[in-house]
Amino acid sequence: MKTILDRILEEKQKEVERLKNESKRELSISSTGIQSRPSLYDTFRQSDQLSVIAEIKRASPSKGDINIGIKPKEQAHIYEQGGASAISVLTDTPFFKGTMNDLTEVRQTVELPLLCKDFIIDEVQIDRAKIAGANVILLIAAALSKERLAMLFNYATQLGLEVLFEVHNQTELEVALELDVKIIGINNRDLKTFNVDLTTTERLISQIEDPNRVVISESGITSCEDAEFVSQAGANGILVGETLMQSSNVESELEKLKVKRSTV
Ligand SMILES: O=C(O)c1ccccc1NCC(=O)[C@H](O)[C@H](O)COP(=O)(O)O
Repeated sequence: MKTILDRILEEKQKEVERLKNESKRELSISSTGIQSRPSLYDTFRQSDQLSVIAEIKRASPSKGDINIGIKPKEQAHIYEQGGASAISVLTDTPFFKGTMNDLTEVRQTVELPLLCKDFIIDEVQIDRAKIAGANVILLIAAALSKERLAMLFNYATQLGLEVLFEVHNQTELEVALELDVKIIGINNRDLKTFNVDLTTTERLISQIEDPNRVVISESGITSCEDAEFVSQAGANGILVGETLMQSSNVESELEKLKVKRSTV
């Protein structure tokens, strides 16, 4: 049976074909110029608090509509005011109801490190993320072969982008370590069952020995206790979507999540 990731990747393949046709006509990456943005890696490494990547997430396969009417600029401004260390924008449309334009708007509003959260399978998506103003892209280990991940990782790095390399299990973590990525995201959500289990972070992080890597615990973080748990496990940061998108007081929610970092 097809998993949700299989279905998302099928749609991405079609999207990539469309983008490649558009690219021939209109996109010019060289026209974006070189801009220096704060580095997510440096920001997270230097902080003695658990850093928060606050996500703009209108909807999801697991939850359906979350906050459809969100205005990305306003939400990004609130995230920045509340002390988020970076912002993630879900740009996938068919499954998450986001757009690349959301990312462009957020970049016009904040100077924080900005993650293009999408299911990247081709260079053309990386070009578009950069043009829209992202300085970090996501690569999902479960989505591609090791060879293809290495190619996209090198391509993004050469464009001056940082890569959040997402893993769900031991095998994927080994790929991350082989590619020597600097920023590892451990996703607590099982993409087959949608179950969230924060011990995924605890289990995998114990195998990351190099203290120079930045580790981000992703998904299912809803409370100060959850933040404490992954901080104790050794995470530098957390990626939080739904909890912030549904909060009536985002700033106080963020404050609760920015717990002191544990030095494991
Ligand atoms: O959120 C989903 O349902 C989902 C399903 C399939 C693939 C990816 C999915 N989410 C992307 C993410 O990684 C999360 O948006 C992110 O980690 C924040 O999670 P949360 O705080 O639980 O909203």
